[in-house]
Amino acid sequence: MKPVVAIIGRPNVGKSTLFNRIVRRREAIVDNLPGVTRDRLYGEAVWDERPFLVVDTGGFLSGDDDPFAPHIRRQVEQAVAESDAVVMVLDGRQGLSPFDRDLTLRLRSADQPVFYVVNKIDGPAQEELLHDFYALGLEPLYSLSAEHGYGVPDFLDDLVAALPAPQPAPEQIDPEAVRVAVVGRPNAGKSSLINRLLGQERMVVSEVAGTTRDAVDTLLQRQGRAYRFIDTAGIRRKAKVDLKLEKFSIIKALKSLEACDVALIVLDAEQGVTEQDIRVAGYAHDRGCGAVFVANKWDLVDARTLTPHQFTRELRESARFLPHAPVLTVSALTGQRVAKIFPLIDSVFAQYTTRIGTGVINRIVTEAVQRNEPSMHKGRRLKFYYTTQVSERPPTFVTFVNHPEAVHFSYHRFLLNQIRLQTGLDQTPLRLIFRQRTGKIDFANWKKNKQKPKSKKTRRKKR
Ligand SMILES: Nc1nc2c(ncn2[C@@H]2O[C@H](COP(=O)(O)OP(=O)(O)OP(=O)(O)O)[C@@H](O)[C@H]2O)c(=O)[nH]1
Ligand SMILES: Nc1nc2c(ncn2[C@@H]2O[C@H](COP(=O)(O)OP(=O)(O)OP(=O)(O)O)[C@@H](O)[C@H]2O)c(=O)[nH]1
Repeated sequence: MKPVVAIIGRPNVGKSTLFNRIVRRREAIVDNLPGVTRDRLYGEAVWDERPFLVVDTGGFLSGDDDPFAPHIRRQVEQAVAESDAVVMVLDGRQGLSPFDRDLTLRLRSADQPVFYVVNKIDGPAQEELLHDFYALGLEPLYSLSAEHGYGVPDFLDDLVAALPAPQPAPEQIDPEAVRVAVVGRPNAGKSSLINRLLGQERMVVSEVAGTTRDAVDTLLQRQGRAYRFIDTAGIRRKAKVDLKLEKFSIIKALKSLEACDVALIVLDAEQGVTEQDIRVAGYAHDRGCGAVFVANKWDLVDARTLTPHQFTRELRESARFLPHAPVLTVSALTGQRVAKIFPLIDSVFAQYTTRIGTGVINRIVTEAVQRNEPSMHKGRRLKFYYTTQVSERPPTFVTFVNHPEAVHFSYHRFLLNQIRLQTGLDQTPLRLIFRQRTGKIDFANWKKNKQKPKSKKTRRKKR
Protein backbone atom coordinates (compact mmCIF):
# COMPACT_ATOMS: atom_id res chain seq x y z
CA MET A 1 0.00 0.00 0.00
CA LYS A 2 1.15 3.46 -0.82
CA PRO A 3 1.92 6.03 1.84
CA VAL A 4 0.01 9.32 1.74
CA VAL A 5 1.71 12.72 1.74
CA ALA A 6 -0.43 15.75 2.61
CA ILE A 7 0.49 19.18 1.27
CA ILE A 8 -0.71 21.94 3.58
CA GLY A 9 -0.26 25.69 3.78
CA ARG A 10 -2.22 28.88 3.48
CA PRO A 11 -3.87 29.93 0.22
CA ASN A 12 -1.70 31.00 -2.70
CA VAL A 13 1.66 29.74 -1.43
CA GLY A 14 1.89 27.33 -4.36
CA LYS A 15 0.47 24.07 -3.02
CA SER A 16 -1.22 23.08 -6.24
CA THR A 17 1.81 24.07 -8.30
CA LEU A 18 3.95 21.80 -6.13
CA PHE A 19 1.33 19.09 -6.28
CA ASN A 20 1.30 19.21 -10.07
CA ARG A 21 5.05 19.10 -10.25
CA ILE A 22 5.21 16.03 -8.04
CA VAL A 23 2.49 14.02 -9.76
CA ARG A 24 2.73 15.30 -13.32
CA ARG A 25 4.67 12.52 -14.90
CA ARG A 26 2.21 9.91 -13.72
CA GLU A 27 -1.08 11.67 -14.21
CA ALA A 28 -0.81 11.72 -17.96
CA ILE A 29 -0.80 7.96 -18.20
CA VAL A 30 -3.21 6.83 -15.49
CA ASP A 31 -6.39 7.56 -17.35
CA ASN A 32 -6.95 6.42 -20.84
CA LEU A 33 -10.72 6.57 -20.95
CA PRO A 34 -12.35 9.81 -22.01
CA GLY A 35 -14.88 11.61 -19.88
CA VAL A 36 -13.02 10.88 -16.69
CA THR A 37 -11.38 14.21 -16.18
CA ARG A 38 -12.35 15.33 -12.75
CA ASP A 39 -11.10 17.92 -10.38
CA ARG A 40 -8.52 15.91 -8.53
CA LEU A 41 -7.30 16.58 -5.04
CA TYR A 42 -4.85 13.77 -5.05
CA GLY A 43 -2.49 12.06 -7.41
CA GLU A 44 -0.12 9.19 -7.64
CA ALA A 45 3.57 9.93 -7.68
CA VAL A 46 6.73 7.92 -7.98
CA TRP A 47 10.16 9.12 -6.99
CA ASP A 48 13.22 6.97 -6.78
CA GLU A 49 10.99 3.99 -7.53
CA ARG A 50 8.89 4.70 -4.45
CA PRO A 51 5.20 5.14 -5.17
CA PHE A 52 3.11 7.38 -2.93
CA LEU A 53 -0.10 9.37 -2.99
CA VAL A 54 -0.09 13.14 -2.70
CA VAL A 55 -3.08 15.06 -1.41
CA ASP A 56 -3.47 18.77 -2.09
CA THR A 57 -5.42 19.97 0.93
CA GLY A 58 -5.81 23.38 -0.73
CA GLY A 59 -8.55 21.82 -2.77
CA PHE A 60 -10.56 21.32 0.41
CA LEU A 61 -11.01 25.06 0.74
CA SER A 62 -12.30 27.76 -1.47
CA GLY A 63 -9.94 30.62 -2.30
CA ASP A 64 -11.09 33.30 0.08
CA ASP A 65 -11.79 31.18 3.15
CA ASP A 66 -10.46 32.63 6.37
CA PRO A 67 -7.53 30.38 7.27
CA PHE A 68 -8.40 30.77 10.94
CA ALA A 69 -11.93 29.50 10.54
CA PRO A 70 -12.37 26.50 12.84
CA HIS A 71 -13.55 24.16 10.10
CA ILE A 72 -10.43 24.86 8.07
CA ARG A 73 -8.22 24.25 11.05
CA ARG A 74 -9.97 20.98 11.60
CA GLN A 75 -9.51 19.94 8.00
CA VAL A 76 -5.83 20.67 8.17
CA GLU A 77 -5.43 18.91 11.50
CA GLN A 78 -7.27 15.91 10.20
CA ALA A 79 -5.09 15.78 7.11
CA VAL A 80 -2.01 15.91 9.30
CA ALA A 81 -3.28 13.18 11.59
CA GLU A 82 -4.14 10.79 8.79
CA SER A 83 -1.20 11.17 6.44
CA ASP A 84 2.19 9.49 6.57
CA ALA A 85 4.17 12.66 5.97
CA VAL A 86 3.31 16.34 5.84
CA VAL A 87 4.66 19.00 3.52
CA MET A 88 4.03 22.49 4.79
CA VAL A 89 4.45 25.03 2.02
CA LEU A 90 5.52 28.58 2.88
CA ASP A 91 5.75 31.57 0.59
CA GLY A 92 9.32 32.78 0.16
CA ARG A 93 8.20 36.05 -1.35
CA GLN A 94 5.46 36.97 1.07
CA GLY A 95 7.37 35.87 4.13
CA LEU A 96 5.85 34.47 7.28
CA SER A 97 2.24 35.09 8.19
CA PRO A 98 0.51 34.65 11.57
CA PHE A 99 -1.20 31.61 10.09
CA ASP A 100 2.18 30.07 9.26
CA ARG A 101 3.44 30.63 12.80
CA ASP A 102 0.30 29.18 14.26
CA LEU A 103 0.42 26.12 12.04
CA THR A 104 4.12 25.44 12.55
CA LEU A 105 3.57 25.46 16.32
CA ARG A 106 0.89 22.84 15.96
CA LEU A 107 3.04 20.76 13.67
CA ARG A 108 5.74 20.41 16.28
CA SER A 109 3.65 17.80 18.04
CA ALA A 110 2.83 15.82 14.87
CA ASP A 111 3.84 12.16 14.90
CA GLN A 112 4.71 12.09 11.23
CA PRO A 113 7.73 13.59 9.54
CA VAL A 114 7.06 17.21 8.61
CA PHE A 115 8.88 18.92 5.75
CA TYR A 116 8.92 22.70 5.59
CA VAL A 117 9.17 23.96 2.07
CA VAL A 118 9.80 27.60 1.25
CA ASN A 119 8.41 28.01 -2.24
CA LYS A 120 8.95 30.63 -4.95
CA ILE A 121 12.70 30.65 -4.46
CA ASP A 122 13.29 30.64 -8.18
CA GLY A 123 17.08 30.53 -8.15
CA PRO A 124 20.08 30.57 -5.83
CA ALA A 125 20.11 34.38 -5.87
CA GLN A 126 16.85 34.41 -4.00
CA GLU A 127 17.99 32.27 -1.14
CA GLU A 128 18.42 35.38 0.99
CA LEU A 129 14.66 35.55 1.20
CA LEU A 130 14.97 32.63 3.57
CA HIS A 131 16.32 34.37 6.68
CA ASP A 132 12.96 34.73 8.41
CA PHE A 133 12.21 31.10 8.00
CA TYR A 134 15.54 29.98 9.39
CA ALA A 135 14.95 32.26 12.35
CA LEU A 136 11.82 30.33 13.18
CA GLY A 137 13.92 27.22 13.63
CA LEU A 138 11.97 25.11 11.17
CA GLU A 139 13.64 21.80 10.43
CA PRO A 140 14.15 20.41 7.92
CA LEU A 141 13.74 23.42 5.68
CA TYR A 142 13.87 23.28 1.90
CA SER A 143 13.94 26.15 -0.50
CA LEU A 144 12.56 25.45 -3.91
CA SER A 145 10.59 26.67 -6.86
CA ALA A 146 7.52 24.60 -7.53
CA GLU A 147 7.01 26.46 -10.76
CA HIS A 148 10.48 26.00 -12.21
CA GLY A 149 11.56 22.85 -10.43
CA TYR A 150 14.58 24.35 -8.72
CA GLY A 151 15.36 22.41 -5.53
CA VAL A 152 12.55 19.92 -6.03
CA PRO A 153 14.65 16.77 -6.66
CA ASP A 154 16.64 17.18 -3.43
CA PHE A 155 13.46 17.72 -1.50
CA LEU A 156 11.85 14.61 -3.02
CA ASP A 157 14.91 12.51 -2.23
CA ASP A 158 14.50 13.29 1.46
CA LEU A 159 10.74 13.01 1.40
CA VAL A 160 10.62 9.48 0.04
CA ALA A 161 13.43 8.42 2.36
CA ALA A 162 11.25 9.41 5.31
CA LEU A 163 8.17 7.54 4.16
CA PRO A 164 7.25 4.32 5.93
CA ALA A 165 8.59 1.18 4.29
CA PRO A 166 6.32 -0.11 1.55
CA GLN A 167 3.67 -2.37 2.99
CA PRO A 168 2.79 -5.65 1.40
CA ALA A 169 -0.20 -5.54 -0.93
CA PRO A 170 -3.44 -6.06 0.99
CA GLU A 171 -4.14 -9.41 -0.66
CA GLN A 172 -0.93 -10.71 0.83
CA ILE A 173 -1.81 -9.54 4.34
CA ASP A 174 -5.11 -11.31 4.37
CA PRO A 175 -5.52 -13.63 1.44
CA GLU A 176 -8.74 -15.20 2.70
CA ALA A 177 -10.91 -12.23 3.59
CA VAL A 178 -12.88 -10.05 1.22
CA ARG A 179 -11.81 -6.53 2.10
CA VAL A 180 -14.66 -4.06 2.05
CA ALA A 181 -14.38 -0.26 2.26
CA VAL A 182 -17.43 1.77 3.22
CA VAL A 183 -17.11 5.26 1.79
CA GLY A 184 -19.43 8.16 1.14
CA ARG A 185 -20.06 11.72 2.05
CA PRO A 186 -20.90 12.86 5.58
CA ASN A 187 -24.32 11.90 6.83
CA ALA A 188 -25.02 9.45 4.02
CA GLY A 189 -25.60 6.80 6.67
CA LYS A 190 -22.34 4.86 6.62
CA SER A 191 -22.30 4.05 10.32
CA SER A 192 -26.00 3.19 10.38
CA LEU A 193 -25.46 0.89 7.43
CA ILE A 194 -22.43 -0.84 8.90
CA ASN A 195 -24.21 -1.46 12.15
CA ARG A 196 -27.26 -2.77 10.35
CA LEU A 197 -25.12 -5.02 8.13
CA LEU A 198 -23.19 -6.49 11.01
CA GLY A 199 -26.27 -6.93 13.12
CA GLN A 200 -28.44 -8.53 10.50
CA GLU A 201 -27.60 -12.17 11.12
CA ARG A 202 -25.76 -14.19 13.63
CA MET A 203 -22.19 -13.33 12.82
CA VAL A 204 -18.89 -13.50 14.60
CA VAL A 205 -17.63 -9.95 14.64
CA SER A 206 -14.28 -8.88 16.02
CA GLU A 207 -11.96 -5.91 15.81
CA VAL A 208 -8.43 -6.31 14.52
CA ALA A 209 -5.51 -4.00 13.91
CA GLY A 210 -6.11 -2.27 10.62
CA THR A 211 -4.51 -2.64 7.25
CA THR A 212 -4.06 1.12 7.18
CA ARG A 213 -2.23 3.32 9.64
CA ASP A 214 -3.95 3.86 13.00
CA ALA A 215 -7.04 2.05 11.78
CA VAL A 216 -9.03 -0.70 13.41
CA ASP A 217 -10.83 -3.02 11.03
CA THR A 218 -13.90 -5.08 11.69
CA LEU A 219 -13.55 -8.75 10.88
CA LEU A 220 -16.51 -11.00 10.45
CA GLN A 221 -17.50 -14.46 9.34
CA ARG A 222 -20.62 -15.05 7.37
CA GLN A 223 -21.64 -18.32 5.78
CA GLY A 224 -18.11 -19.64 5.95
CA ARG A 225 -16.52 -16.60 4.37
CA ALA A 226 -14.41 -13.92 6.02
CA TYR A 227 -14.90 -10.21 5.43
CA ARG A 228 -12.75 -7.39 6.60
CA PHE A 229 -14.44 -4.01 6.84
CA ILE A 230 -11.59 -1.56 6.61
CA ASP A 231 -11.22 1.12 9.25
CA THR A 232 -14.78 0.75 10.45
CA ALA A 233 -14.41 0.03 14.15
CA GLY A 234 -14.33 3.76 14.86
CA ILE A 235 -17.33 4.40 12.66
CA ARG A 236 -19.33 1.77 14.51
CA ARG A 237 -18.51 3.08 17.94
CA LYS A 238 -19.16 6.63 16.92
CA ALA A 239 -22.70 5.76 15.98
CA LYS A 240 -23.25 4.36 19.45
CA VAL A 241 -22.09 7.45 21.29
CA ASP A 242 -23.46 9.70 18.57
CA LEU A 243 -20.31 11.74 18.43
CA LYS A 244 -20.39 13.82 15.28
CA LEU A 245 -16.94 15.33 15.22
CA GLU A 246 -15.64 13.87 12.07
CA LYS A 247 -16.12 15.50 8.73
CA PHE A 248 -15.53 14.15 5.28
CA SER A 249 -12.02 12.88 5.03
CA ILE A 250 -10.54 12.37 1.63
CA ILE A 251 -7.43 10.77 3.09
CA LYS A 252 -9.42 8.20 5.03
CA ALA A 253 -11.49 7.40 1.98
CA LEU A 254 -8.38 7.06 -0.17
CA LYS A 255 -6.66 4.77 2.28
CA SER A 256 -9.68 2.54 2.68
CA LEU A 257 -10.04 2.31 -1.08
CA GLU A 258 -6.34 1.49 -1.47
CA ALA A 259 -6.78 -1.45 0.84
CA CYS A 260 -10.10 -2.83 -0.39
CA ASP A 261 -11.38 -5.35 -2.89
CA VAL A 262 -14.90 -3.99 -2.95
CA ALA A 263 -16.07 -0.49 -2.04
CA LEU A 264 -19.56 0.23 -0.83
CA ILE A 265 -20.22 3.77 -2.01
CA VAL A 266 -22.99 5.00 0.24
CA LEU A 267 -25.27 7.79 -1.01
CA ASP A 268 -28.13 9.62 0.62
CA ALA A 269 -30.93 8.86 -1.82
CA GLU A 270 -33.14 11.57 -0.40
CA GLN A 271 -30.54 14.18 -1.34
CA GLY A 272 -30.06 12.78 -4.82
CA VAL A 273 -26.69 12.35 -6.49
CA THR A 274 -24.25 15.08 -5.45
CA GLU A 275 -20.86 16.22 -6.63
CA GLN A 276 -19.19 14.79 -3.56
CA ASP A 277 -20.70 11.37 -4.27
CA ILE A 278 -19.26 11.47 -7.76
CA ARG A 279 -15.89 12.51 -6.40
CA VAL A 280 -15.84 9.51 -4.07
CA ALA A 281 -16.92 7.27 -6.95
CA GLY A 282 -14.06 8.76 -8.96
CA TYR A 283 -11.55 7.64 -6.33
CA ALA A 284 -12.94 4.12 -6.57
CA HIS A 285 -12.57 4.28 -10.33
CA ASP A 286 -8.95 5.45 -10.10
CA ARG A 287 -8.17 2.71 -7.67
CA GLY A 288 -9.71 0.05 -9.89
CA CYS A 289 -11.47 -1.75 -7.05
CA GLY A 290 -14.84 -3.41 -7.24
CA ALA A 291 -17.70 -1.11 -6.29
CA VAL A 292 -21.34 -1.19 -5.28
CA PHE A 293 -23.51 1.92 -5.08
CA VAL A 294 -25.68 1.75 -2.00
CA ALA A 295 -28.44 4.34 -2.19
CA ASN A 296 -29.45 4.65 1.44
CA LYS A 297 -32.44 6.28 3.18
CA TRP A 298 -34.77 4.87 0.56
CA ASP A 299 -37.50 4.97 3.24
CA LEU A 300 -37.53 8.76 2.84
CA VAL A 301 -38.02 8.63 -0.91
CA ASP A 302 -41.54 9.03 -2.23
CA ALA A 303 -42.05 6.08 -4.53
CA ARG A 304 -44.46 8.10 -6.64
CA THR A 305 -41.86 10.70 -7.55
CA LEU A 306 -38.71 8.60 -7.79
CA THR A 307 -38.41 4.93 -8.65
CA PRO A 308 -35.23 2.90 -8.11
CA HIS A 309 -35.00 2.72 -11.87
CA GLN A 310 -35.03 6.51 -12.26
CA PHE A 311 -32.51 6.95 -9.48
CA THR A 312 -30.21 4.41 -11.08
CA ARG A 313 -30.46 6.17 -14.42
CA GLU A 314 -29.54 9.50 -12.87
CA LEU A 315 -26.60 7.93 -11.07
CA ARG A 316 -25.36 6.15 -14.21
CA GLU A 317 -25.50 9.43 -16.07
CA SER A 318 -23.34 11.21 -13.48
CA ALA A 319 -20.93 8.36 -12.85
CA ARG A 320 -20.45 7.10 -16.39
CA PHE A 321 -16.96 5.94 -15.54
CA LEU A 322 -18.33 3.23 -13.21
CA PRO A 323 -20.90 1.47 -15.42
CA HIS A 324 -20.10 -1.86 -13.84
CA ALA A 325 -20.96 -0.94 -10.24
CA PRO A 326 -24.33 -2.43 -9.26
CA VAL A 327 -26.83 -0.03 -7.70
CA LEU A 328 -28.91 -1.04 -4.73
CA THR A 329 -31.53 1.06 -2.95
CA VAL A 330 -31.74 0.32 0.77
CA SER A 331 -32.74 1.71 4.11
CA ALA A 332 -30.33 1.26 6.97
CA LEU A 333 -33.11 2.50 9.24
CA THR A 334 -35.75 -0.08 8.37
CA GLY A 335 -33.36 -2.74 7.08
CA GLN A 336 -35.11 -2.81 3.71
CA ARG A 337 -32.99 -4.72 1.13
CA VAL A 338 -29.89 -4.52 3.35
CA ALA A 339 -29.72 -8.33 3.19
CA LYS A 340 -28.91 -8.04 -0.52
CA ILE A 341 -25.63 -6.28 0.12
CA PHE A 342 -23.54 -9.31 1.09
CA PRO A 343 -24.59 -11.34 -1.96
CA LEU A 344 -23.68 -8.34 -4.14
CA ILE A 345 -20.28 -8.01 -2.46
CA ASP A 346 -19.75 -11.71 -3.16
CA SER A 347 -20.62 -11.52 -6.83
CA VAL A 348 -18.51 -8.39 -7.42
CA PHE A 349 -15.61 -10.02 -5.58
CA ALA A 350 -15.91 -13.21 -7.61
CA GLN A 351 -15.63 -11.22 -10.83
CA TYR A 352 -12.90 -8.97 -9.47
CA THR A 353 -10.71 -12.01 -8.77
CA THR A 354 -11.57 -13.97 -11.93
CA ARG A 355 -8.98 -15.56 -14.18
CA ILE A 356 -9.80 -16.14 -17.81
CA GLY A 357 -7.79 -18.79 -19.63
CA THR A 358 -5.44 -17.55 -22.31
CA GLY A 359 -7.14 -19.59 -25.02
CA VAL A 360 -10.51 -18.08 -24.22
CA ILE A 361 -9.45 -14.44 -23.98
CA ASN A 362 -7.27 -14.76 -27.02
CA ARG A 363 -10.17 -16.09 -29.05
CA ILE A 364 -12.51 -13.34 -27.85
CA VAL A 365 -10.14 -10.59 -28.94
CA THR A 366 -9.23 -12.25 -32.21
CA GLU A 367 -12.86 -12.68 -33.16
CA ALA A 368 -13.70 -9.12 -32.16
CA VAL A 369 -10.88 -7.80 -34.33
CA GLN A 370 -12.02 -9.93 -37.26
CA ARG A 371 -15.58 -8.67 -36.94
CA ASN A 372 -14.64 -5.03 -36.63
CA GLU A 373 -11.22 -4.19 -38.00
CA PRO A 374 -9.41 -1.17 -36.58
CA SER A 375 -8.65 1.75 -38.85
CA MET A 376 -5.27 2.06 -40.55
CA HIS A 377 -2.31 3.77 -38.93
CA LYS A 378 -0.07 5.85 -41.21
CA GLY A 379 -1.20 3.74 -44.10
CA ARG A 380 -0.41 0.52 -42.28
CA ARG A 381 -2.74 -2.00 -40.79
CA LEU A 382 -2.87 -2.37 -37.00
CA LYS A 383 -2.11 -5.93 -36.04
CA PHE A 384 -3.30 -7.54 -32.83
CA TYR A 385 -1.15 -10.56 -32.15
CA TYR A 386 -1.99 -12.10 -28.86
CA THR A 387 -3.95 -11.44 -25.64
CA THR A 388 -3.46 -12.86 -22.20
CA GLN A 389 -4.57 -12.07 -18.65
CA VAL A 390 -1.60 -10.85 -16.64
CA SER A 391 -3.26 -10.24 -13.26
CA GLU A 392 -6.52 -10.11 -11.37
CA ARG A 393 -7.93 -7.65 -8.80
CA PRO A 394 -9.06 -6.32 -11.23
CA PRO A 395 -8.74 -8.64 -14.23
CA THR A 396 -6.02 -7.11 -16.40
CA PHE A 397 -5.28 -8.17 -19.96
CA VAL A 398 -2.38 -7.42 -22.23
CA THR A 399 -2.74 -7.39 -25.99
CA PHE A 400 0.37 -7.33 -28.14
CA VAL A 401 0.03 -4.93 -31.04
CA ASN A 402 2.40 -3.69 -33.72
CA HIS A 403 1.59 -0.01 -32.91
CA PRO A 404 0.14 0.28 -29.37
CA GLU A 405 0.08 4.07 -29.45
CA ALA A 406 -2.06 4.03 -32.58
CA VAL A 407 -5.01 2.19 -31.04
CA HIS A 408 -7.81 4.72 -30.79
CA PHE A 409 -9.56 5.02 -27.43
CA SER A 410 -12.88 4.10 -29.02
CA TYR A 411 -11.35 0.88 -30.29
CA HIS A 412 -9.91 0.25 -26.84
CA ARG A 413 -13.41 0.66 -25.45
CA PHE A 414 -14.87 -1.57 -28.14
CA LEU A 415 -12.47 -4.39 -27.23
CA LEU A 416 -13.12 -3.96 -23.50
CA ASN A 417 -16.87 -4.12 -24.13
CA GLN A 418 -16.42 -7.25 -26.19
CA ILE A 419 -14.45 -8.84 -23.37
CA ARG A 420 -17.17 -7.84 -20.92
CA LEU A 421 -19.88 -9.24 -23.11
CA GLN A 422 -18.21 -12.52 -23.94
CA THR A 423 -16.88 -13.28 -20.46
CA GLY A 424 -19.94 -12.05 -18.57
CA LEU A 425 -17.69 -9.86 -16.40
CA ASP A 426 -20.19 -7.04 -16.01
CA GLN A 427 -19.65 -6.09 -12.35
CA THR A 428 -15.92 -5.48 -12.12
CA PRO A 429 -13.51 -2.97 -13.59
CA LEU A 430 -11.38 -4.49 -16.35
CA ARG A 431 -8.10 -3.32 -17.73
CA LEU A 432 -6.75 -3.79 -21.20
CA ILE A 433 -3.20 -2.74 -21.93
CA PHE A 434 -1.57 -2.64 -25.36
CA ARG A 435 2.07 -3.62 -25.66
CA GLN A 436 4.46 -3.37 -28.54
CA ARG A 437 5.15 -6.51 -30.44
CA THR A 438 6.72 -6.74 -33.84
CA GLY A 439 6.61 -9.68 -36.16
CA LYS A 440 5.13 -13.07 -35.49
CA ILE A 441 4.96 -14.47 -32.02
CA ASP A 442 6.43 -17.75 -31.02
CA PHE A 443 3.49 -19.23 -29.12
CA ALA A 444 5.35 -22.17 -27.68
CA ASN A 445 8.03 -20.00 -26.13
CA TRP A 446 5.88 -17.04 -25.29
CA LYS A 447 6.19 -17.37 -21.50
CA LYS A 448 9.93 -17.71 -21.69
CA ASN A 449 10.19 -14.70 -23.94
CA LYS A 450 8.13 -12.65 -21.56
CA GLN A 451 10.49 -13.32 -18.70
CA LYS A 452 13.60 -12.73 -20.73
CA PRO A 453 12.91 -9.89 -23.11
CA LYS A 454 14.91 -10.14 -26.27
CA SER A 455 17.76 -7.76 -26.62
CA LYS A 456 17.23 -4.73 -28.82
CA LYS A 457 19.62 -6.17 -31.30
CA THR A 458 17.67 -9.34 -32.01
CA ARG A 459 14.44 -7.43 -32.15
CA ARG A 460 15.85 -5.10 -34.74
CA LYS A 461 17.02 -8.03 -36.77
CA LYS A 462 13.48 -9.38 -36.85
CA ARG A 463 12.12 -6.26 -38.46
N1 LIG B 1 7.60 32.81 -8.73
C1 LIG B 1 7.00 31.69 -8.38
N2 LIG B 1 5.65 31.67 -8.33
C2 LIG B 1 5.04 30.51 -7.97
C3 LIG B 1 5.78 29.36 -7.64
N3 LIG B 1 4.91 28.37 -7.31
C4 LIG B 1 3.66 28.91 -7.43
N4 LIG B 1 3.74 30.19 -7.82
C5 LIG B 1 2.61 31.08 -8.07
O1 LIG B 1 1.87 31.30 -6.88
C6 LIG B 1 0.46 31.39 -7.16
C7 LIG B 1 -0.31 30.44 -6.29
O2 LIG B 1 0.02 29.12 -6.66
P1 LIG B 1 -0.97 27.90 -6.35
O3 LIG B 1 -0.22 26.67 -6.64
O4 LIG B 1 -2.29 28.10 -6.98
O5 LIG B 1 -1.16 28.08 -4.79
P2 LIG B 1 -2.03 27.23 -3.74
O6 LIG B 1 -1.30 27.23 -2.47
O7 LIG B 1 -2.42 25.95 -4.31
O8 LIG B 1 -3.28 28.16 -3.58
P3 LIG B 1 -4.77 27.77 -3.08
O9 LIG B 1 -5.35 26.91 -4.16
O10 LIG B 1 -5.43 29.13 -2.98
O11 LIG B 1 -4.65 27.08 -1.78
C8 LIG B 1 0.32 31.14 -8.65
O12 LIG B 1 0.19 32.38 -9.29
C9 LIG B 1 1.62 30.47 -9.03
O13 LIG B 1 1.96 30.72 -10.36
C10 LIG B 1 7.21 29.43 -7.74
O14 LIG B 1 7.94 28.47 -7.51
N5 LIG B 1 7.76 30.63 -8.09
N1 LIG C 1 -34.58 7.88 7.39
C1 LIG C 1 -33.38 7.32 7.41
N2 LIG C 1 -32.39 7.90 8.10
C2 LIG C 1 -31.17 7.31 8.10
C3 LIG C 1 -30.91 6.13 7.37
N3 LIG C 1 -29.62 5.80 7.55
C4 LIG C 1 -29.08 6.75 8.34
N4 LIG C 1 -30.02 7.67 8.68
C5 LIG C 1 -29.84 8.87 9.50
O1 LIG C 1 -28.93 9.74 8.83
C6 LIG C 1 -28.05 10.38 9.76
C7 LIG C 1 -26.62 10.09 9.40
O2 LIG C 1 -26.34 8.71 9.56
P1 LIG C 1 -24.91 8.15 9.93
O3 LIG C 1 -25.01 6.67 9.90
O4 LIG C 1 -24.38 8.77 11.16
O5 LIG C 1 -24.12 8.70 8.68
P2 LIG C 1 -22.54 8.66 8.37
O6 LIG C 1 -22.43 8.53 6.90
O7 LIG C 1 -21.87 7.64 9.19
O8 LIG C 1 -22.18 10.11 8.79
P3 LIG C 1 -20.72 10.79 9.02
O9 LIG C 1 -20.23 10.30 10.31
O10 LIG C 1 -21.06 12.25 9.02
O11 LIG C 1 -19.87 10.42 7.85
C8 LIG C 1 -28.46 9.87 11.12
O12 LIG C 1 -29.34 10.79 11.70
C9 LIG C 1 -29.18 8.56 10.82
O13 LIG C 1 -30.13 8.23 11.78
C10 LIG C 1 -32.00 5.54 6.64
O14 LIG C 1 -31.88 4.51 5.97
N5 LIG C 1 -33.20 6.18 6.69
